[in-house]
Formats: sequence, structure tokens, C-alpha cells
Amino acid sequence: MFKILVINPGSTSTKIAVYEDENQRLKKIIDHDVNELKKFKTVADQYEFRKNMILQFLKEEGINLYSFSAIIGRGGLLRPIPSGTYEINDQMLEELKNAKYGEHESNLGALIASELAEHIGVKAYIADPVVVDEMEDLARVSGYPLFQRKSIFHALNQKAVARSLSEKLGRNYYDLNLIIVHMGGGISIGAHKKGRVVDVNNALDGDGPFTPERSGTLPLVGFIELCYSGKYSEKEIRKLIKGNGGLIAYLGTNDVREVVKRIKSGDKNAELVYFGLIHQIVKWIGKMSAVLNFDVNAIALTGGMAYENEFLVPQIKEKVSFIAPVYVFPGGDEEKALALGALRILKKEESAKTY
Ligand SMILES: Nc1ncnc2c1ncn2[C@@H]1O[C@H](COP(=O)(O)OP(=O)(O)OP(=O)(O)O)[C@@H](O)[C@H]1O
Ligand SMILES: CCCC(=O)O
Repeated sequence: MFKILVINPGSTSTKIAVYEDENQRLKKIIDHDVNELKKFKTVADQYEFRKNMILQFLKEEGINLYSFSAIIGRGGLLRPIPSGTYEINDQMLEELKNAKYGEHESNLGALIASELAEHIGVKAYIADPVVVDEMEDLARVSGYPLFQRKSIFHALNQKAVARSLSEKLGRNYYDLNLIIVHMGGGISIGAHKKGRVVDVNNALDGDGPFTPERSGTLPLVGFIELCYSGKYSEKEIRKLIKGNGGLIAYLGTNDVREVVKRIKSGDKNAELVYFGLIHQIVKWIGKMSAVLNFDVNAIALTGGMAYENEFLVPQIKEKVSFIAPVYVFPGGDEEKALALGALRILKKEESAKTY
């Protein structure tokens, strides 16, 4: 039996899971308050804070760190790479520490997994990081030759949900056209064409619907004027897109449960903003169905927001069910996807890829 520790740092939470072979023995979701994370200047600064929470969790559960056969973390902003499980190596760690390709909470997954694994003398891995790139060249064209559209999305959960959905449909992932809608701290909406994510919004860099804490695509001219207004530093403007945008900017919270509570108590502004968010998600599902020539076998809703059954799931279903049947995988199962990725390597069913 192989015992695997899974570490999944997201923008609003840290998820930890313990697997014995393919069986989940424990899982904990630690939600981080916006103000708690505001104390840290960079994502890398959160390293000790998040690592200590993981160690504290293991201590509380009476789990010996030395009992693990491998540790796998969610990672990270690297160069564009094919889907798969990668052994963490020095080059990867160096790039993640220095945020060579940018800052993202999942950079911490590889860093923490590596330190803990080294401490106990086992291997550390990442699987399907956010930079998995299967995009068609056509989708890379942006509209100005200086810029290229990039594939940065919730590859791990999108791939895992796409496989689970295909299984549910009794079909092979490589024979289907699917739209996978991940709605978490970030939102990514991917067109999966016969097993390849041929188009997807760049969930990090101001592309797509707005989210609990990101702005998504903004009106460009207004944005240029803001950049040159002299009122904001570059850092503040970046934060406005990622971290302080979306629901936080409009309503002061990134917690969808709180927003739903406000709407139910009659807050019309909360209702307008939240229904506006749902409207944008629906538009992006429409775009991706066009990418798939309106030949879509199924649509999946996933990520933490897919638990929201009062407004979000029913409204999306009502508006897009005519395109294809809608299935809901609330929360997704990134931890299981990571554990299985490590298990395939431990069982020698697959070799780990080298970064
Ligand atoms: N039961 C629930 N009902 C409604 N909303 C929920 C529920 N659980 C989580 N959410 C919302 O989902 C969002 C967080 O989703 P998730 O946990 O997938 O994000 P994350 O892992 O931090 O970031 P990302 O998914 O971008 O990596 C938050 O806005 C949270 O309020
Ligand atoms: C880019 C995918 C991950 C995120 O939105 O945080």
C-alpha cells in the first residue's frame, strides 16, 4: 500500500489530503480570509504560513510525516508543458522560487511538497500544472502581433473532471467534445476537443469572466486611461486584476456564500453584481461552444462555486442546457487527480516526466 500526501494551495484556500492507494483517508480545506493573506507581499512570502498549516493538520490528525511514500503538490507557473506527472527538480524549484513565469499560489505546492519529501527521503511530484498547453495555433492569435493568447488554466481539475464526465457518459474522453467550466477563486472555461484543450481563457491574466477576486476581461480603453492616470502604481493595477478584482472589488468579499446570503436578505447591488458574473460565465460557455462548432457532447460545472445551487447552477443550466446536457462536479477533485497521478508513478504504471 502506498500512502500519499496531497498539497493543493489555491487562491482562497489550502486543500490537504491523505490517500492510501486510490482511497482518500482524510481531507481538509482551510479557507483563507482575504485580510489574512493581505499581510503577505508576495505569494512566496506565504510559504511558511501555508507549510505550518499543513504540518499542524498532520499533527492534529496524529499522522507521522515519515509514513508517506510520496508527496505531490499542485504546481505552478512554469513554461508551457504537456499534460502529465512531473518529478520536481532543481530547475523547477528555482523557477518557482523566483516566480520566473509569474506568481501563483500553486507555485507553493511544488515548493512545500519538495521540502517535506526531501526531509523524509521520498520523491516529490506535481501533475497537470496550470501551464498545460494544448491550444490550437488559431486560438493563440490575439488581435495584435505583440501579444499571444496563452493557455493558463485549472488544467488539473479540468482534465480530472473531463475524464470523470466521460466515464459517466460511458464514452472515451478522446471521442468527445466537452466544455469544462471551473469556477473557483479563478474561473477557466475550456473547450476540450477529443481530449485536447484547444481553447481556454487565460484564467490568471485578465481574460474571461470576472471571478470572486479577479477582474476578468476589462474594457481596454478605460483600462489604458487608468494605467496612465498616475493614480495607481503598476503593482496596484496588477492587484486590481488579480487579488482585489471581481466580487471583492464590487462587494468586499470573495465568499460566494456571503454574497448569496446578502441577496437573500434583499441586497439589490449584490444581486446585480452576482447575476452579472453568472451572465459572463454563460457568455464564455457560448464562446467555447462556437469553438467546438456547436457540436458539444456535455458541459461540466466544477470548482468551489459549483456548490452554489441557489442561483448560479440553476441559472447556468437554464441558459446553456440547449447546447448540451449540464453535469455538476462541485468542488472538483484536484486532490484525487494529484493522488492518482503520484500513484501511477509509484505503481510503475507510468514514468514521471522530466521538466
Ligand atoms: N458551499 C459553497 N457554496 C457556495 N460557494 C462556495 C461553496 N464552497 C466554496 N464556495 C466558493 O467557491 C470559491 C472558491 O472556490 P475554490 O475552493 O475552488 O477556489 P480555490 O481553490 O481557492 O481557487 P482556484 O479554484 O482558482 O484554484 C469561493 O468564492 C467560495 O466562496
Ligand atoms: C490559472 C488557474 C489557476 C487559478 O485561477 O488560480
